[in-house]
Amino acid sequence: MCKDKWFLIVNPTSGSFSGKRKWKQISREFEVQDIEFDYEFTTKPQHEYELVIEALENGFRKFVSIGGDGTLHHIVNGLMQQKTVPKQDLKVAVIPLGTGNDWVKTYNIPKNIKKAVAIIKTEHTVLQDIGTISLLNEAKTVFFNNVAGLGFDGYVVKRNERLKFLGAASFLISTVLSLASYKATSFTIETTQQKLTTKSLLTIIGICQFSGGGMQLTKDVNPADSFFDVSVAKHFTLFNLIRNVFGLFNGSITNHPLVETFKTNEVTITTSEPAVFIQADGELIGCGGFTATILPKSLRFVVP
Ligand SMILES: Nc1ncnc2c1ncn2[C@@H]1O[C@H](COP(=O)(O)OP(=O)(O)OP(=O)(O)O)[C@@H](O)[C@H]1O
Repeated sequence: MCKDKWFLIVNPTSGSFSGKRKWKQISREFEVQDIEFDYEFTTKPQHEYELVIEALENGFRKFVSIGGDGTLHHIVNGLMQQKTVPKQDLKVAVIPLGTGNDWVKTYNIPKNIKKAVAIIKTEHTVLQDIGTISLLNEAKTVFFNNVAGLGFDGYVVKRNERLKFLGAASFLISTVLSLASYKATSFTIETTQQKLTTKSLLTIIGICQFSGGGMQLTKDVNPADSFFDVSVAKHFTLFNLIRNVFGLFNGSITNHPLVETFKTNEVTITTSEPAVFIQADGELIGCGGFTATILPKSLRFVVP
């Protein structure tokens, strides 16, 4: 019965091709730990989505994302967009092989393959909130499971596409390089509670705790509290940011006077310029404004 078997989606290109290099070791570990599985390699960007839909049609309900945050993002989108299988029947596990691997940091899922597979064997799960983003200037809705952002954040993701071969440090390098050329624009950020118009370097909408290769840009994170953790970084200069670089990684940046934080279950952001990049889970999803809505406790993830 496919229902009890895990379906492994392997992105061979993730983590500078560690997906390809480590596949033998991973499949052997599943066999050693006596876990039944089937698998498929992705052959193109966003192929994860199609593989999920196909596997669901074939009866699979338990998925393992073998790759980075982008691989998981597209698997989550496949599972959330489809309407035939109830979400409560689904389970998602991760073997982190990406560059940033930010989602797994919230749950302490290890990179060690033996340990990561042992966690899958336990099938211990938590229900996590999922976010949706509906773009304002095109008919597109995207789901996300970790952190989304608008402005400088999206610009860094765009720039980082060419620097990922540098590994985890690439995000920090892209951040510093991007600061020299990025111009902050004006955002209007509207919730049911407030409306704020400000020049913003970036605005982050988080469900989990880490983004940008280990940065902690949101406050009081709880992935299942039915709220986004929003951080609006106002007009930071290059000097400001360099002075606070440790705060990006230990989370203290959220206490900086130029950062406004709040929780909300829905937010609409419009931008003064149309060409402001939006990223979700480290994937570029479009430009301009959007409405983000939280879907409380929507997907079950396997965690330690
Ligand atoms: N066979 C493939 N060829 C090219 N791109 C692929 C392939 N399979 C998947 N992708 C795309 O690669 C992108 C990056 O994948 P992923 O984010 O998992 O790896 P990463 O960038 O190394 O890790 P992280 O996001 O954690 O830094 C995703 O958009 C995914 O859809």
